[in-house]
Amino acid sequence: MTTLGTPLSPHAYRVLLLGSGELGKEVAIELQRFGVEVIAADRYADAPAMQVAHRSHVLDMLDGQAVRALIAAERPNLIVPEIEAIHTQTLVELEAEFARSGSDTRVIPTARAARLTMDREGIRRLAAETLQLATSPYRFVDTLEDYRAAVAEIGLPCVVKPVMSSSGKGQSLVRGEADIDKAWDYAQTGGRAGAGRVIVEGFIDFDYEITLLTVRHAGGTTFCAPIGHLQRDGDYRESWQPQPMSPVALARAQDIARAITDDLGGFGVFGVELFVQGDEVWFSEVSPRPHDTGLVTLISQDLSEFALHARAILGLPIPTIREHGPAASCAVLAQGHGVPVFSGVDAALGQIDTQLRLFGKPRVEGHRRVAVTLALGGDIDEARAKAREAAAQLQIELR
Ligand SMILES: Nc1ncnc2c1ncn2[C@@H]1O[C@H](COP(=O)(O)OP(=O)(O)OP(=O)(O)O)[C@@H](O)[C@H]1O
Ligand SMILES: NCC(=O)N[C@@H]1O[C@H](COP(=O)([O-])[O-])[C@@H](O)[C@H]1O
Ligand SMILES: [Mg+2]
Repeated sequence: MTTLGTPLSPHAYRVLLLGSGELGKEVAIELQRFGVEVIAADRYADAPAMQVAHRSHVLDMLDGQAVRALIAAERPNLIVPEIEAIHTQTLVELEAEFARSGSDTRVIPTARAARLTMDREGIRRLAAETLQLATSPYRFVDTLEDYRAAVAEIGLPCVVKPVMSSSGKGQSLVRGEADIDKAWDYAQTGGRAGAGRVIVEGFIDFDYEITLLTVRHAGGTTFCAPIGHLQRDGDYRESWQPQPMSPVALARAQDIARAITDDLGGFGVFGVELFVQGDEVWFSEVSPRPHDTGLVTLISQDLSEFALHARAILGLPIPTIREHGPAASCAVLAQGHGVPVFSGVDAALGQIDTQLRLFGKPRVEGHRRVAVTLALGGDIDEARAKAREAAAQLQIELR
């Protein structure tokens, strides 16, 4: 049974978010609605979730000692990873210490899930080698020489990614010989945690790709309708729900999602990324937390993936999820240097069944996702067109 207290009192139920981006901001808002005391942490000040939390901390989350000191100081009931780039070995050690000392503090969904998914190698070997799920062919390499050999073995085209990265950072599609060494250099400089190990993946020529949001909660496992999405440079640009699928492909997708999330365990939302060609389904990767392509659920469902995450991690029931019909999201990226200032917001919201989230990210250096538009439509094409149109109405000046 879940007992919830009053924030900022000795009876507070405290949740520590490790990572405070746009996804954590929506989770924080949902937790606030249950009177949870929300503590937001990230590597920089004024991150989106910090702006809706009770308090915040700025630290290097890849520094194990810093993560340990923060958790000792805050003594949260739940530790909720929001990004991959965390010193997850420290979470594994802390989880064992909590169990030994009888503390009820938990890592969401589990410290092992956070550790395995922070690094592409952990989750890929679990999925392909232990659980025998279909994946692209792959090699892990540490040197340029081994990398060239791996590309030769896997064949072209192939996809090259740092083992620790997300949102396409450091990722390249290698089409021809001329791309090979460039992709290595980009993987060494573009990841979230500096140079290091790289995965070379065979290219899957899928018909479409989906995120299957899978919720592990006190009452069992619930799947959301599949979310289709469009990626550019390894980063999501548009998502829509429901993605039409053959019954066989959907059943296979759910089987894969259940196998991987049962193994990872714990409570919460998982974003299971899958490639589909006809009735064939390949596992790509999984986020043990809400997924960026799942932003569409802010408009498509009565309980968004963020509301579902809040309920699941608090041990609350999820008797059903109501769907509002064809829906889409369109990511808004800013390019340049400075503080974003938005105009055209009124035009963006002029159509019926259209919504907008401005994330409040304090600065842009290079390019950064700063907002998302959301729309409902008579069908998927109409919903996508409305979301794209709303995004096109927004003008972003960087001051
Ligand atoms: N082996 C592959 N074959 C075909 N396409 C691929 C392959 N690997 C990645 N992609 C494409 O690149 C996209 C991003 O890849 P991936 O999800 O591994 O990167 P990521 O950096 O973890 O992204 P995110 O953090 O946004 O999920 C995929 O959604 C897919 O469109
Ligand atoms: N694909 C993962 C993803 O979308 N993660 C989301 O982006 C934030 C980082 O954004 P930033 O790079 O702009 O700081 C993360 O904190 C999370 O909310
Ligand atoms: Mg991905």
